[in-house]
Amino acid sequence: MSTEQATESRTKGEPLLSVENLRTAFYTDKEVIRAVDGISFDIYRGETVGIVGESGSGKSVTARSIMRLVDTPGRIENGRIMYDGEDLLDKSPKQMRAIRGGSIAMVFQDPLTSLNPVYTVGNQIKEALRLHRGMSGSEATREAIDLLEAVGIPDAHRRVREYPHQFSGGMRQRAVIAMALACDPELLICDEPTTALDVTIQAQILELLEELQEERDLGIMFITHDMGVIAEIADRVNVMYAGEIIESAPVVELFKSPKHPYTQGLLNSIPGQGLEDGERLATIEGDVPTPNEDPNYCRFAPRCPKAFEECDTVHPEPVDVSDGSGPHRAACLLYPDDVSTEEAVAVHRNGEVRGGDTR
Ligand SMILES: Nc1ncnc2c1ncn2[C@@H]1O[C@H](COP(=O)(O)OP(=O)(O)OP(=O)(O)O)[C@@H](O)[C@H]1O
Ligand code: NI
Repeated sequence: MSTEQATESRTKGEPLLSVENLRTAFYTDKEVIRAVDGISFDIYRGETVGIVGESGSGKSVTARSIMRLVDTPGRIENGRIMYDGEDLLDKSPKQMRAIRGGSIAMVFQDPLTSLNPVYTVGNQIKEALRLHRGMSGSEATREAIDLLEAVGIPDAHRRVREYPHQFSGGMRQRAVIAMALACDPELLICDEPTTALDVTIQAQILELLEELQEERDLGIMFITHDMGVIAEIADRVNVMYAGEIIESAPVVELFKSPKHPYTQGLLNSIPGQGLEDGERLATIEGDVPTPNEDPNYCRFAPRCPKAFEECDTVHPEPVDVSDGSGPHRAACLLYPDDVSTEEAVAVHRNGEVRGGDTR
């Protein structure tokens, strides 16, 4: 998508959203699941920040934490979620309701969770317009039609009166995006919005999101398990594993020079280039562990082809691994790699993390 230069000029000034050391845990009868375990990242206006990782890595809990939609037995335990200069964790439930679907909108994998089957698509968009922008009557109807057109739904005059079941999967997701836009959001949180769609429709929706972003200077947080989708849509990427961000970098840098063995494994399992039909992809053996204890070790070590003894006893902290083209950090005992492994391990053990840029 955008050039690195554009990304750089965008990331000047204040971030729109700044997540700082966020921790969310689920207190089950059996264990405490540290689903989000001390993560930090920023989103600037006009940029798309990808969150990528396998199933169970904590992507959705991150999104739900930002929206303050964590259900019991989950609790946000620590951190700050700075939005427009204020901590969302200090907001009252009423204030949060106004923000949700207002200046922060969400799009989920299944459009039917956002659409009510008993109302027409138009009425649902009009309800959002009434609640968040005080519009009603023919003004709202006109705006609803405009929004359906803006998201590329043909014959919007007619379709505004139809019900969700009369829409195809791709058109439904477009309608959900129209509903999200009805509130004129600054930040769009997308949790696997294209996972259920076939590849052609998926590409169209990604393209639509990019167009809308450009027109409206939207900040987008885009969650996916698919590195191919990340390559298409993200400006910067945070790779999550078992509740932690283990690598973050501008997208070009991440693909060109992945540092964490987990990221390298994810990139090796992208379908496409060089593979014959039916040839098996290199996937990482095993599953993401449930993060149910304090990480005084590397949670990826059991699956890591490069793991060594200390990985079981030292927790890797994010360190600067950039080669000069934008902030790039990885949480792995192999880094920094310009010193001996022993010295690198000492950096993590002592928590003396290098690199001034904490982004
Ligand atoms: N309501 C809950 N109660 C207990 N544990 C939960 C709950 N919701 C999520 N978790 C746990 O939190 C961890 C992170 O889950 P999350 O849904 O964020 O993963 P994800 O990265 O979004 O995965 P996927 O790609 O499958 O959507 C998992 O270990 C999950 O089991
Ligand atoms: Ni999820």
